[in-house]
Amino acid sequence: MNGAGTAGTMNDAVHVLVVDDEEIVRESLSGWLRKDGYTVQTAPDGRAAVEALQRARWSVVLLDLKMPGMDGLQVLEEARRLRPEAAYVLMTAYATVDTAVAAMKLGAFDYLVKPFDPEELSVLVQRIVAQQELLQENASLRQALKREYGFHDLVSKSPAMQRVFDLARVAARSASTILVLGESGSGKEVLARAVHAESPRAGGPFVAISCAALTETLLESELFGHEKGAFTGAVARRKGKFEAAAGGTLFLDEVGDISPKLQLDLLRVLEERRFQRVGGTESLAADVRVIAATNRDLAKAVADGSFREDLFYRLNVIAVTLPPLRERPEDIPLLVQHFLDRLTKDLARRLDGVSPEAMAALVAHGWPGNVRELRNVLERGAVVAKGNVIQLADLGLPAPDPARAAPPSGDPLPLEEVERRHVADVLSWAGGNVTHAARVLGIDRMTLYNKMKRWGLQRPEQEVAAHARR
Ligand SMILES: Nc1ncnc2c1ncn2[C@@H]1O[C@H](COP(=O)(O)OP(=O)(O)OP(=O)(O)O)[C@@H](O)[C@H]1O
Repeated sequence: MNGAGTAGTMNDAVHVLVVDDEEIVRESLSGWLRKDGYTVQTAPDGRAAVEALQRARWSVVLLDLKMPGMDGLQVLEEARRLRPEAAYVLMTAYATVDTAVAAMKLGAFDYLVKPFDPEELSVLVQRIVAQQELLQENASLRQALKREYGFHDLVSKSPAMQRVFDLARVAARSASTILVLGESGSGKEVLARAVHAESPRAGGPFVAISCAALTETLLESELFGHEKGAFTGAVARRKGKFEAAAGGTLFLDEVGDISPKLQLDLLRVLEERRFQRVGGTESLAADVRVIAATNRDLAKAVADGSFREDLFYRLNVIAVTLPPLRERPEDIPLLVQHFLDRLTKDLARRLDGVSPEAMAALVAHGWPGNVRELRNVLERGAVVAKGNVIQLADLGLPAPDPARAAPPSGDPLPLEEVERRHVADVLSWAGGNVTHAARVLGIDRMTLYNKMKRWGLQRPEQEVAAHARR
């Protein structure tokens, strides 16, 4: 017998379950395995085996095929459901090809033909333990990678993002207001959540509100709450987000879009740390740390007079800028791995990765919808892929823009023009379906409609109608 075990393994940490209806077999197998240093227990039938599997984790399960009551294959089926991580070895005196095939189909690691000798068993168990060690190493390596390149739910290895994480960690410890800048889908909200989780307020609530989605009156009442009868429809007193976030963090998304009146209200709360509900007179304490975000160029908005300068300075105590995904292509393979891990769990299906062509296309893509667009494209790929590897066609990426693919000639394009062309490509690829196109671009439908209006982009049927009118 070989008592050495595999390098790095303490054999007594390897738990083996021997299931056989013959006592003599149970005794001799346990004896051999204990000599190799493994921790062994036995079960005389299928039912006892299932109980043992429910009770504890096992590295290796040796399972007799022919047993009265539940036979080995039935136990195997149940056992794989209970403990998919264990390695199962079927023992059979009737080694037909059929049995072996059935065992392997049910997920057995291997099978042994009775009678077998101690050496055969020893070598097989060693092989199993070595493989399990390797899998474990891979998993902890992946964890370590995530720790090294991650900041809560954000992953990135780009130096610019690492600087963002460092700044965010420091900012989290202070009570200062933070302004998070970055294009849509670049991770502003996840960053705000991470800052909250690292801050002394982590035990309090994280409350997010998108300032762009609401009218001025609605937003005012959402933020500050209202008293009963404050306006038509205010049938009861309602708390606003400033109250809901008390003791925690209030995330004001799209802060660049708020009206001049609300800009003034917000400035007051930030200065005085107090506010009143709409229609109320009571002065309430604003016990919140504000993190504001926008994808607009606020400095420009200040310059053109659409955003108050004093509020800009109040918000901009610490500014964190998330670089767009196209400026950090080195993050794409890491993000692909990250999202595929998540999709494997969410969709409960095996995904081994993306094909080399698909990865090349993902890295070359312009990502105007940033990380959200990447996530959506991968989700689509995972859903439509036939095998375990996502192929280029599964991603449904729009064909590359010939203007972009061509070697640079003439003047380089302004960013807005690149975005306009990409949006037009996606719209035509989606057959004019705005919902679908918006999903792939990682932006909401209203944003897409606004862009279409701004650039005079039309859906195919509108084009046809416009043509017919001409
Ligand atoms: N670095 C990252 N690592 C992992 N996931 C990320 C990363 N950046 C963004 N995401 C994911 O991308 C999606 C979009 O992120 P998020 O909502 O934070 O973007 P945003 O900048 O706030 O967008 P918007 O301006 O449209 O509100 C989320 O699902 C988020 O989890």
